[in-house]
Amino acid sequence: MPARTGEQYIQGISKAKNNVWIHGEKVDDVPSHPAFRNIVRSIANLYDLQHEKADKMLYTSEQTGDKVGLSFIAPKTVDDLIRRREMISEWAGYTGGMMGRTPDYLNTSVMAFGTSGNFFAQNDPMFAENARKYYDYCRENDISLTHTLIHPQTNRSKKQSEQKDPYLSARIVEKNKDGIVVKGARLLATLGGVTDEIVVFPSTLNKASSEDDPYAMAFAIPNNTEGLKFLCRESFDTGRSQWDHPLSSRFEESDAIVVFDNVLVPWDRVFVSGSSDICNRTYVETNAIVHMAHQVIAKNTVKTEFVLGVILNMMESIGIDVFPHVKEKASEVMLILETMRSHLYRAEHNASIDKYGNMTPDFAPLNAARNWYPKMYQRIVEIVKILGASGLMGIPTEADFNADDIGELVHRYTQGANIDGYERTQLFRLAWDISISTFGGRQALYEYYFFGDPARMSNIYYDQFNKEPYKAMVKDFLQRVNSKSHNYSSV
Ligand SMILES: Cc1cc2nc3c(=O)[nH]c(=O)nc-3n(C[C@H](O)[C@H](O)[C@H](O)COP(=O)(O)OP(=O)(O)OC[C@H]3O[C@@H](n4cnc5c(N)ncnc54)[C@H](O)[C@@H]3O)c2cc1C
Repeated sequence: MPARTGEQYIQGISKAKNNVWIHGEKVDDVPSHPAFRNIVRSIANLYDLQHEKADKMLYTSEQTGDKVGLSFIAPKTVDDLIRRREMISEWAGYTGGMMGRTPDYLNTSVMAFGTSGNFFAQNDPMFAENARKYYDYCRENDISLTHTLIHPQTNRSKKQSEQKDPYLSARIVEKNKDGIVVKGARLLATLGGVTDEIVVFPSTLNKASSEDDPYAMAFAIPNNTEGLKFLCRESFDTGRSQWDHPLSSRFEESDAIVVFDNVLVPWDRVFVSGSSDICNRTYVETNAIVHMAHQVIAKNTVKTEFVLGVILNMMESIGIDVFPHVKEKASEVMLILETMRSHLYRAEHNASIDKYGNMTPDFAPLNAARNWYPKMYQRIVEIVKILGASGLMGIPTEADFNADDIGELVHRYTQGANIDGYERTQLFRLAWDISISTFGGRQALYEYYFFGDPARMSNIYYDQFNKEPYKAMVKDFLQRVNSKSHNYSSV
């Protein structure tokens, strides 16, 4: 089947009847439920965009000759990487980068798993074949995915096997002739209720030891599999208009705790079963981490462009663009943007063919960017708040503008330097949804924890960084100093 249309995606979600819970109730029809209808519409628009810009967003599948989504491509050339990035940027441009988990993110990982030769065969030869077939299935059917990597927080100072209740975190409780049976919970599935399938993989960051083998698994199943439940957090889409809540009314992705109530995962959907060793190596050795990071840095480059645009428009709209410290703050965001672009350029132009035959971006710049941006995004949001000031609170709703008694007053007293009250308020409502609203607060948390805990990530980064050349450089420098050598007698 060629790349899906938005309507096909909506029909699929409606028919699937995923077991989704929100606000204490089971959702009957996800696409029409007030908490999900707008995000479902946005995802549908993304699928339609693939057809509207087919030249840029689709490619011809070698397997079927169908036009399929470019985010699934197994890149063979630098040009393929650039085309994939341009496709990712199209989707990110549509949302201003405010949807973190557009399907392209996990599509790149499924590609890496599915083309990783015999990596999964180390556990069982069948698992490598499963990963290959799953990649084909997702690509040819344009399957939308969610994923869960994280154990429930319970007690972070203990391994899963040492927890007071070792049956809280999802684990394999049985292996039988049909597959593995999984029981327990995992965190935190963004887009959980509104996608077709879930991939359950190990953390990209946290490593496990053999005592935790029962928790060490990788598999993919449809979201309507018996026993699978999505317990969604409260919705931040309060049903307001797109004018009032420009982001939360469109891109509220939802996050869900995923419960596996003795879920049977058929053998043909299992990629790893009971091996901490293989789980620990999966993301790095398949290069999935590199391809996912390529998507993330491309998306976050567009997100930075978008927020920079908001900042620049705000500055002009209230005439603060003449002040040196204001320009300094905007230039901080410009520098972040240019740095992200440079990371991408270096990653793509230093790419090389990996052992699986895929053109793989240079990880060093992507790794630097994925460690750095989570902290930078907090600063970008802080700058929106510092420059927006009271303007982020003096934001009447569209209803106020339309009210007979106060409409004119609102219009008059919210006007800006070069912009009328209605337009200025619309702009500042967008800045509010980026920086202050519940949606904006979640965005900042989301970016901070995107690839895992930045504190532990920076320690891993430090440990893996080749420090020797720099230490040696300084030692060489010091040795080149002309000085008399001293002989100290020992005391
Ligand atoms: C909005 C949002 C959406 C998300 N979406 C997804 C998703 O779609 N799929 C998915 O799989 N995950 C998702 N996540 C989860 C994300 O991967 C985690 O938040 C991230 O990996 C950090 O793990 P944690 O939240 O369990 O934090 P924890 O590991 O519980 O950390 C909490 C705090 O304790 C400290 N800490 C904990 N353990 C240690 C330790 N061993 N050593 C030192 N310090 C420690 C941390 O530094 C941190 O400050 C999402 C998270 C958020 C916030």
